[in-house]
Amino acid sequence: MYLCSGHVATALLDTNTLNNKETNVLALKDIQVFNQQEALISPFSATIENGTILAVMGPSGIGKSTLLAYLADSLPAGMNGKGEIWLNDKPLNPLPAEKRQLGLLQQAPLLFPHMSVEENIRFALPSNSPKHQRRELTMQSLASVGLSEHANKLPQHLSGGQQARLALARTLSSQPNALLLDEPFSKLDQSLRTDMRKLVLLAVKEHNIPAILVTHDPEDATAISHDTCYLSPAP
Ligand SMILES: Nc1ncnc2c1ncn2[C@@H]1O[C@H](COP(=O)(O)OP(=O)(O)OP(=O)(O)O)[C@@H](O)[C@H]1O
Repeated sequence: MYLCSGHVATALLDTNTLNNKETNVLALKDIQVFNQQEALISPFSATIENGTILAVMGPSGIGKSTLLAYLADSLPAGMNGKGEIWLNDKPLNPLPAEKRQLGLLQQAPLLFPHMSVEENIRFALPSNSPKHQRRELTMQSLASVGLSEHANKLPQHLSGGQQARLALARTLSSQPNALLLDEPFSKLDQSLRTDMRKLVLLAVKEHNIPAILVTHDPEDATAISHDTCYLSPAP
């Protein structure tokens, strides 16, 4: 079994840790993912504390996106996963995607093209957020990513960098328990990439949630992650 190195993994994964009600972590134990035929990665375990980012790296096709989909309970048909997923003191495995509430942000921002920037955010707010606060929450969210002036535009009228920021804001608006970031910077040029890294790190700290960042770029890992897991292929 592979254990991530570094301080994020120090409080690791014995039964006491997993059952400790004071522990604020996303804990992964013996996680493995499979395609239709075979295991893709060797089992690995990691803990990610609130407000910190674990970078996950590995060769193309090893199963990084599949890993995030397994955690979010959104695996494509025929793909599979196993291993324990704990959030604080709660096992997530029995819960469906909507109850896990893990914010999955993918490489190509998934935005509703027919909705304005503001509506894209508003739509993502939790259904129980009070009606009278919805506009304020939406505008706060847009301000946090510098998009206040673009509230009425359609996403297609935003630049690539602005679309990436909107997608981040939308994911955060759903008040996720953790962030799962699948190469969110890969389509951005160097200066936009630097800005987005800062925004992601700030968001993770402000929302005080754990995050997993799948990336090919070692600079992403060194710039904002607190630990790095290198996935290895299943033997
Ligand atoms: N929807 C799908 N249907 C069938 N097989 C899939 C599907 N998605 C991924 N796979 C297979 O699962 C394996 C892992 O794919 P995955 O996208 O998770 O790798 P990755 O490490 O994220 O790759 P990359 O770094 O290139 O994005 C690959 O062999 C791929 O062919």
